[in-house]
Amino acid sequence: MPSPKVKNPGRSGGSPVLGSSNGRYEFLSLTKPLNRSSSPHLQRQGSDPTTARLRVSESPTRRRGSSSSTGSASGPPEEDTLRLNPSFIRVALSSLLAIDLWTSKRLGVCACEDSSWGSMRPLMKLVEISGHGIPWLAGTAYCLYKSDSAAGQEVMLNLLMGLVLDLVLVAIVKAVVRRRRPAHNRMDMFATFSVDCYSFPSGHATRAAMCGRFLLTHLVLAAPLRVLVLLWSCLVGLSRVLLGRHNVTDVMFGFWMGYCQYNLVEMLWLSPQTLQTLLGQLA
Ligand SMILES: CC(C)=CCC/C(C)=C/COP(=O)(O)OP(=O)(O)O
Repeated sequence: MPSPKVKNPGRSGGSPVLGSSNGRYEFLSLTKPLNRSSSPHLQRQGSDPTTARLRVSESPTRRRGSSSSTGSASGPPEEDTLRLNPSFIRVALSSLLAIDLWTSKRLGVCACEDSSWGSMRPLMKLVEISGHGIPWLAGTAYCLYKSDSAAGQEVMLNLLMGLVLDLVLVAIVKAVVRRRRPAHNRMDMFATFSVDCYSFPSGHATRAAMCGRFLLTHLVLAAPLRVLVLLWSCLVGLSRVLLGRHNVTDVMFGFWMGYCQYNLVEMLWLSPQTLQTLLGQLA
């Protein structure tokens, strides 16, 4: 890990040297390999070291061309300041990822039978099945087939469309991000396909959020049932982490994505007339 080096006040850049009275510092880049010919040096600016701005001095070739930029109060050129941000963002993201992995590992208490909450695993696997795509697709198609009212058919048809949309969008994001499932997960899931080996986002979480919103909006439910729907959605998401299927961030993003997916279902809402027109055109 490169360490900060004290820089001689009179120097306008160049390789860092030891010893200084007013505390100007030169930092080697935290994210780039040490390459003296091209790597920019970070040079601490400002009269008061505690409030100094980080300034990127330039490589030797650029310093000759613009000596005023090495010590000017106007601050570093735009592209130099942008180079500082990625290292800070990278450190922040790495820290968040480490917290995510650590928390998820600690919460994976039902990951296998001999985990601390191993006895709860069968119940969590039932919750997992209740949030799986196949039971929801089959159940919705059955209700659509058995429905004898236009309103019921309209609601079930749009729920079916939403479930298909959810699978496609989650499959795309999983295939793009390709984040592996947690190491402590046992791949004994109910009916998995292709991109399902990936962890981000949690399809159960997207489905729980989208279907939860859908049921609360389009079904007339008594207050206790509405609370039950909300609890089910939260429990499905929680079960993903308890079973070790996902990290916390997979589920949190899944809830957000499922919440937004419902807005898309509302935007693409298929009325019976639209469907009859579409079927008429196909016939
Ligand atoms: C080609 C297609 C459409 C494949 C379907 C696989 C898929 C996207 C499953 C959704 O995840 P999930 O429902 O298994 O949930 P989780 O990610 O929480 O395991």
